[in-house]
Amino acid sequence: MTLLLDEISVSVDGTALLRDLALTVGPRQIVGLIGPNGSGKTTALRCVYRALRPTGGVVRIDGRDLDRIPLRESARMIAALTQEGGSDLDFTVEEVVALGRTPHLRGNQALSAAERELCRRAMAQTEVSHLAGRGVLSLSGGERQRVLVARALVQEPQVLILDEPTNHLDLHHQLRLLSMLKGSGLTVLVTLHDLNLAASACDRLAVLSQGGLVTCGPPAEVLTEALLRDVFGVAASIVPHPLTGVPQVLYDLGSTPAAKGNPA
Ligand SMILES: Nc1ncnc2c1ncn2[C@@H]1O[C@H](COP(=O)(O)OP(=O)(O)OP(=O)(O)O)[C@@H](O)[C@H]1O
Repeated sequence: MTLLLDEISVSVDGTALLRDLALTVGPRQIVGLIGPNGSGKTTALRCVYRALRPTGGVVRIDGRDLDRIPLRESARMIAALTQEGGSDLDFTVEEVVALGRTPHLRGNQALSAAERELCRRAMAQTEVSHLAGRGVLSLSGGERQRVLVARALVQEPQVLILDEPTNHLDLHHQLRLLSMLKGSGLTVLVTLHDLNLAASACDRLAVLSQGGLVTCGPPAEVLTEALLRDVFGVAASIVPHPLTGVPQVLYDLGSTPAAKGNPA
């Protein structure tokens, strides 16, 4: 499935949060949205998972205007792991994961045996099986995040939207999640702050700054010392990973300007 952000813009009260963002994520591709805080990454994702309607441009799924696709149908195609995801209700882990099947069910229809098996597999994949009977409100941040990943997986989407999915995850689970995404065969649009993970996981990186697209391309072309300096205000060295050749960013705290007022 191809996801196209066709020159989308978002304005709120006359302020442009996103300007003419054009981005394509092809079938089985992972595109990483990177950029400083407030650059518009979440705003762009919200337009895709329909929490926000762009004020200009169109989001297309396989050429179809997302706005014209019935909500129930788009909910079967697109799963989102959001920053505001989760519930304030103390459902069990098992129940939260099962909620991922909602767009596929009619009324109060119970899950089939195959769907229950799907839930079990997703919980095993995200290593939360041992938490199945626990209330989600009692979980740690990382455990809760993994439950929400399992919920997104049981939705069996073709497009997966993830907003900083590695938040709260320890290193093992960060790498496990990103390698699972790489092998998923899904169309994936993901925001990440960790540029080294983004370079390792993504086919292309799209860099946002102040609501506009700065550049988009393979990590080796996008991640340059000039870009880190100009967009992120960071002095860093880029070196190829010794095994994979993927660009990796090495930071030097001494070369990065300290915030005004900090004793430098
Ligand atoms: N409803 C709103 N009204 C006004 N401003 C908003 C609204 N929603 C978002 N913004 C602003 O739009 C800008 C982009 O926000 P967004 O959440 O998309 O940034 P982001 O790139 O995801 O940032 P972060 O890396 O901090 O998560 C921010 O300056 C934010 O304060």
